[in-house]
Amino acid sequence: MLPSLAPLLHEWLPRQRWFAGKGRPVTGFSLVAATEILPLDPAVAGPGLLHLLVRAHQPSRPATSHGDCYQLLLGVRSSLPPPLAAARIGQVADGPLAGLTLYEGLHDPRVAGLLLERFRNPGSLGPLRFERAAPIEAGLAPRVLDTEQSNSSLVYGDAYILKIFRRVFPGTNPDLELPLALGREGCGRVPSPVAWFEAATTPEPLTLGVLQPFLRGARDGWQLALAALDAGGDFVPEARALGRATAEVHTALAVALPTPALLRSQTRDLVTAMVGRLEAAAQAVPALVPYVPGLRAAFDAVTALGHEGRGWAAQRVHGDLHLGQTLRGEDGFWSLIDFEGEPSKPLPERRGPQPPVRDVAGMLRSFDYAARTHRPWSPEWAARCRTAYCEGYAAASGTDPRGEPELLRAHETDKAVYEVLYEARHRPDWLPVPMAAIHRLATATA
Ligand SMILES: Nc1ncnc2c1ncn2[C@@H]1O[C@H](COP(=O)(O)OP(=O)(O)O)[C@@H](O)[C@H]1O
Ligand SMILES: O=P(O)(O)O[C@H]1O[C@H](CO)[C@@H](O[C@H]2O[C@H](CO)[C@@H](O)[C@H](O)[C@H]2O)[C@H](O)[C@H]1O
Repeated sequence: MLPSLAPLLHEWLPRQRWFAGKGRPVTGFSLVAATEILPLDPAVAGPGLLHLLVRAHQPSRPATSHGDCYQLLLGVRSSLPPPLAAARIGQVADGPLAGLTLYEGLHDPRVAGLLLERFRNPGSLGPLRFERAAPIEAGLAPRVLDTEQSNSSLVYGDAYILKIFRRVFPGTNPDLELPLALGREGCGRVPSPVAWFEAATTPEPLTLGVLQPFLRGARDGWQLALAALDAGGDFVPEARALGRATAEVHTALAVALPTPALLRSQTRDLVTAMVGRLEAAAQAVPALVPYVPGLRAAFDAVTALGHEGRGWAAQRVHGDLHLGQTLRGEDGFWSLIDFEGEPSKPLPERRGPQPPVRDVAGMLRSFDYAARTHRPWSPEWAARCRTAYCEGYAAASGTDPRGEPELLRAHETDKAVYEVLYEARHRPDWLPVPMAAIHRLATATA
């Protein structure tokens, strides 16, 4: 069946927000798995639903010789009703679906409703395995979340949110693994998965989607920080509360999952990886080149300490924490979401234990981002938030992240380097934001 769909996918897939291989040609597709979740019955006017895992071949991509694997939920109908016109992918020219219209299934309420029913009645369907941790309400109206995101999400009646992972990897996705572990630990800072589904591929299953409680009326920390800046208002109490929330999540993760101290050789590996990322980023973004020696000094400072025999505490962390990954409920309670880690890193790396200061560094960068994107620029606003966040973290965990300044600076530097690459690839207009931090970090003394 795939050959007959390939011409349509060639056109459609690279244009999707979640397609990770932008800018490099797709030379072909191979099928990883295909499941008819809902067989098309021409006698009934309703849709068919085809679940596909396809590998997109992009030979110019050196890191992934086999190409990235994407999850597609394709609706099939003989004709599309007007509300689904925007979801149209195209008409199939040949093969078993010849003449039928292919469309993005998640936009079809009947398809979305069917998925919820699958979660309500878990079990296997071909290679797909649906699991449920709690009872689920029936008949909730679905809507596609209308936001910039790396995956696709559906909200059901403001009760649940279903995240469909788009680029999928062998192994349990940390966005399922960590919220489940935190739920078991009784940590209320992270919405606990209600249901999920995976593909039973070998040697490891692929996590495909997670259903969680929807935090109705919640606003994310990025919007709130910008609103505070617009109003000339303070964000210090919120930053302190965010520090507390992060510390509580770290404490629970440290109880739930292993906490190996990094050996000296592992500290060296960690620093070597940071240096490698810096060099790769400088090749891709020439504006970084003059700063490389100054930035390297931040990494070398950690290696020097390692040689004196200090081993760093490590544990599972969020991995890509920033203001946009925090939600404040109507009652003022902060939650953390999206534990996938940095999407560009290989899954085994994202699932490895890391110093918790990695997340702290991410949030410190985020206060800087908010202050920098706002006019007039307010460095004092960011500095106050950064201090309050560390104070909140220290009060809740007993460990002040500023107590190991070399490690904090190295992680902040690593994050700023990541951001330079991220912005160069995705939002070139934003590049000056991390570049300003690069300038500061390269010229600061530890
Ligand atoms: N449990 C939740 N309750 C309310 N809104 C949520 C919840 N989880 C995610 N969201 C919203 O969905 C958006 C996308 O979720 P996220 O997990 O960050 O997806 P992605 O990994 O695709 O970027 C978030 O920015 C947030 O606004
Ligand atoms: O939320 P994602 O997992 O998709 O994270 C990626 O995109 C983020 C931007 O949406 C990016 O975050 C950077 O910009 C934010 C403001 O938009 C800022 O708050 C963050 O501090 C900054 O890193 C993130 O790095 C990237 O992985």
